[in-house]
Amino acid sequence: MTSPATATGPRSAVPSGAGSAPDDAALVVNGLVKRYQGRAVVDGLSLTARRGEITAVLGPNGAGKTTTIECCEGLRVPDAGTVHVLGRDRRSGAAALRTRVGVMLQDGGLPSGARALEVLRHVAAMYAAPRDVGELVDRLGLATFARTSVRRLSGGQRQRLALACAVVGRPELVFLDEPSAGLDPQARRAVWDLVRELRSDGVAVVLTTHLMDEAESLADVVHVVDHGKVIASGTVDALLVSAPCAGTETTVRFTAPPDFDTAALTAWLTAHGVADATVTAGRRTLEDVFLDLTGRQLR
Ligand SMILES: Nc1ncnc2c1ncn2[C@@H]1O[C@H](COP(=O)(O)OP(=O)(O)OP(=O)(O)O)[C@@H](O)[C@H]1O
Repeated sequence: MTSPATATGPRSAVPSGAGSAPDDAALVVNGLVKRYQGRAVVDGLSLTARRGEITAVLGPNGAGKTTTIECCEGLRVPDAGTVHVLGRDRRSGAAALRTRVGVMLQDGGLPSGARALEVLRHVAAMYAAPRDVGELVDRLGLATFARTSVRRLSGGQRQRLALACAVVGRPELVFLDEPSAGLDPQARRAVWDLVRELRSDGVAVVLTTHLMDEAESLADVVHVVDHGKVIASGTVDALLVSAPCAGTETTVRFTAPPDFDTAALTAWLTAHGVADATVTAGRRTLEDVFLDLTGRQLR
């Protein structure tokens, strides 16, 4: 088992146990256990998520991420351990937490017969001070399918609607289960912008993802889960430094001016003891090309 990564600084690795929960903790999970047919799929898992931070839960298929998140959302009853949400016990405080926590489920969880905009308006009406529905429609590109029934939405359209429903009530803590899975690059960027804005507004965002670039771009703190346990926690930087390293190759990307002298850089690297230095200029990512070709408009 890998030791949790440790680092210092405001967005450093956090202790995972409830006993050492920080004052601004929005979610504290301690010793969580969930069994199916006698098998512990969550096996003594502990983690913390703070207000004003994006916390990513990563792990291979079947690691226990969704089960953990569903216990935190109150959708599953743990067999052991504790879950505290916004300072309240998840189970006894469920009624008080209903309007303070936003949830985006992996399968959407939306009524299939209703039209997209009706669903969002209906959810917004459940809150005393919801976000502006029109603004959410614009920024998540929902207008083109506003009158389409949920059952006829594409996977990506349903994802965006589910995200809008999760945040329309101005939650203090929001759970996003694979928020950009299956989204095109334009929609993914819109989702990322919204998630970052939630963080700046002081919301605690807890997300699961299989997209490592998503975790690297968004997460302040990462918890890596395997076999129902957290096997490493920390900032992306702390994990990159502390995690076991299989190789020594390092890639550095930067935007250079048109007349940049790559030969001089190669010579400098060689002079500083870097063997086999390769400097490749002008390479863009496939995503850059895709966005240039297809535009940045949501559709
Ligand atoms: N209702 C259930 N009954 C029995 N087993 C279940 C049930 N729900 C989940 N499991 C099992 O629990 C384990 C963990 O599942 P979970 O969905 O939490 O994993 P995950 O980390 O979210 O995986 P993925 O990345 O594939 O979404 C899996 O082996 C799964 O088959």
